[in-house]
Amino acid sequence: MNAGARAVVFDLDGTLVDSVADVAAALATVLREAGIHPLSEAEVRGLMGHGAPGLLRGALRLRCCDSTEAAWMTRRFLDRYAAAPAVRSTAYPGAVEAVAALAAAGIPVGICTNKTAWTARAVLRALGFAPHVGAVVGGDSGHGMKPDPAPLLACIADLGATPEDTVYLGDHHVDIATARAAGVRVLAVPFGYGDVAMLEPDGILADYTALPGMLGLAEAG
Ligand SMILES: O=C(O)COP(=O)(O)O
Ligand SMILES: [Mg+2]
Repeated sequence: MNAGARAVVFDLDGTLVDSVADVAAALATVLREAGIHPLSEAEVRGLMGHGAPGLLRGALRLRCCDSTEAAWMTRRFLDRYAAAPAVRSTAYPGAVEAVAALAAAGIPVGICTNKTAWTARAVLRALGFAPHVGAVVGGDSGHGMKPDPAPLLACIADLGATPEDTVYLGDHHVDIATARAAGVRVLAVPFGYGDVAMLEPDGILADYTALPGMLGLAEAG
């Protein structure tokens, strides 16, 4: 896909960062406090992508608990996760280098995530992305959550770009739906938490060394 992108927006969890270990740890604390058996990391992986409310609703459903407790447990999860957002989280191979190369080439880089913006920024700082990122829109930034296209469109606007000249990268069907609704070209990564075989992106990015070529930047030199 030779997109000739003028701006690139990334999803965070499952796309730039493997964060399931820290998410699962914060969730386990909250579930134990409520006397509920924690989830395995594999179970948590299946619940990633929908933000903290979706995570807690899914966890309670898996444990056959009613979701009336989900609201306070979600707030408790957000507090616990914000306290330790990047203990075992790691950047995917080549991700930091790819983001830094885009920024060095003058391509504005944004983050559009269903994580809260504060915690997303903490993860970006901890893993070395922050100096290269021009805009961060989280699920609590006032534009709603993906798959609503509004947070992605807001991130693109914050970068001074347009949907037509932007490429979005994600790992989940939520990301594909968001990009389609926003009229933005989308690449899927196969190493995150979604099932890429079920998605219909404009392209699949096997690893981050292929990103300049897929964005039509390699020729730019
Ligand atoms: O908060 C989540 O569930 C995952 O967030 P994401 O949008 O960065 O994948
Ligand atoms: Mg994701």
